[in-house]
Amino acid sequence: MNISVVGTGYVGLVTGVALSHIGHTVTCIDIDEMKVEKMRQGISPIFEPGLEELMVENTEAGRLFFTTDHLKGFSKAEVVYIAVGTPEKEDGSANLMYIEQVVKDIAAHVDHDLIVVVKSTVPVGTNHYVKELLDDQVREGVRIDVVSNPEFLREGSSVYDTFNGDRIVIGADHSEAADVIEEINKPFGVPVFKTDIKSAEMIKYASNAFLATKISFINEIANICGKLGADVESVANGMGMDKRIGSMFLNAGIGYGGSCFPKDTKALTQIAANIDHDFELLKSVIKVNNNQQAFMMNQAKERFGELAGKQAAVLGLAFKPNTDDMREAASIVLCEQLLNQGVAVKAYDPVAMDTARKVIPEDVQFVSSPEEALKEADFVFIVTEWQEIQEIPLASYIKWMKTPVLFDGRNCYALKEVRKHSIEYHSIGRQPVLNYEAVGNVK
Ligand SMILES: NC(=O)C1=CN([C@@H]2O[C@H](COP(=O)(O)OP(=O)(O)OC[C@H]3O[C@@H](n4cnc5c(N)ncnc54)[C@H](O)[C@@H]3O)[C@@H](O)[C@H]2O)C=CC1
Ligand SMILES: O=C(O)[C@H]1O[C@H](OP(=O)(O)OP(=O)(O)OC[C@H]2O[C@@H](n3ccc(=O)[nH]c3=O)[C@H](O)[C@@H]2O)[C@H](O)[C@@H](O)[C@@H]1O
Repeated sequence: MNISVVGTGYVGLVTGVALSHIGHTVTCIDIDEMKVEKMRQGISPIFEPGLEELMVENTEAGRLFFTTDHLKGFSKAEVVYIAVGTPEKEDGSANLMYIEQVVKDIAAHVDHDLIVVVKSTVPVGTNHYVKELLDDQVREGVRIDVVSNPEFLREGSSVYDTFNGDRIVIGADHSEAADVIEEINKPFGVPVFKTDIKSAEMIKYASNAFLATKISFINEIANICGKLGADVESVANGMGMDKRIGSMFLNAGIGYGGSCFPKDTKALTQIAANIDHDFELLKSVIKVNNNQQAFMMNQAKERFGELAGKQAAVLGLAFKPNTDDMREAASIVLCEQLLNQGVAVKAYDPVAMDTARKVIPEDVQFVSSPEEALKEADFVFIVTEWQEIQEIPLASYIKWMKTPVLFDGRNCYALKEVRKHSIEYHSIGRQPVLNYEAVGNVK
């Protein structure tokens, strides 16, 4: 089929590339000229494992095109996917201005019937609003169906997730339109769940909110474990063996970040508030997450008392491993807090340095290896569990740091291993390893 995808961010580009890979002819449209130019040159504008190779393969095969020209992009399209951002407004609700602009673009340039698929995460009712806007604005005689097809991929594994998803949700008012979208997706071999439009829209928010709830729940359990002498990893393993609970998303840490959980949980409380429903549970999930981001900072203050004049290393800046995305990354808040306390900060990330520079205060010194970050540091915050960071030998902290005091916000090291080393180690929901004497002997 001839498909256009509007917006080439994490969702749009991966969707466009994947749809071309299963045989469709896909034109990706973006207003960002630099992005489009890069993609034409075979360079992915985002870091996603496996994406660039697949993009190049399908461009060379003549199935994948990039343009900034909506008219050209829509000219042959039978289906148009909308994958532009829906960022949060100041009150937490979803900002639909990019969606509204795409609707205008479609109405202005399309002179044939088509199906519009909304992939962006949008509040319940938005697909019907999009349909109304289109019906008002399109040329006479043109029929446009709107289908909700929310996206569930994770950054860092988006290509894998697209080909190995748990389900494809299709929400439609007319079964014919739903059938077309099902047919398009058939080669993925992923189970399809068809429903009405509003339920499809809600499935997306409810899924993200539920996953965020799981994370805040285990973080609360972790904080209690830490005080009672229990070990949250054992607790999570024991809980996860119950199939009704499941073992995934029970990793305690310094909370969830990223472009979606923070914004979608706030948007859902706002969606509920609009119909006078106080979503107390979700509000608590958000509050717990905000508190959790400050966890390592509180640990450090408790440990050192005064932090002014100290030197800190921050390892990992992206909101999670395998991405260069810095949206709502815990590292931003942590670096600000450290600087405010008068701490000198050296930071390292294997991939996200360029994106980090745009959002992390400039007083932070960016360095090009873990060793440089750790050299002469009084303490380290481990913020993102990149493989490279997890593989730093514990002995290296002793070798490089002034005092090997570790605050591990992602529980990267097994306590059994840590205990073999002369370091001081604080993690989340597990007992600290306090080799004070040994620490005193270092250097
Ligand atoms: N990032 C993720 O992992 C996931 C995101 N989502 C949802 O998907 C949507 C998109 O998210 P991301 O891909 O992260 O966004 P993004 O911000 O990375 O990309 C959006 C792209 O749309 C382009 N754009 C904006 N207006 C345009 C227009 N009128 N015409 C053409 N292009 C236009 C922008 O230049 C940008 O490249 C959001 O609603 C998000 O909540 C859903 C699942 C996963
Ligand atoms: O709507 C979206 O944008 C996407 O949001 C999440 O995907 P993503 O944000 O890319 O990454 P996750 O792997 O879910 O991690 C989100 C945050 O939660 C944290 N997390 C995750 C899992 C866990 O057990 N503990 C934990 O603290 C991560 O460190 C990260 O900061 C969802 O997992 C996707 O299904 C969804 O499509």
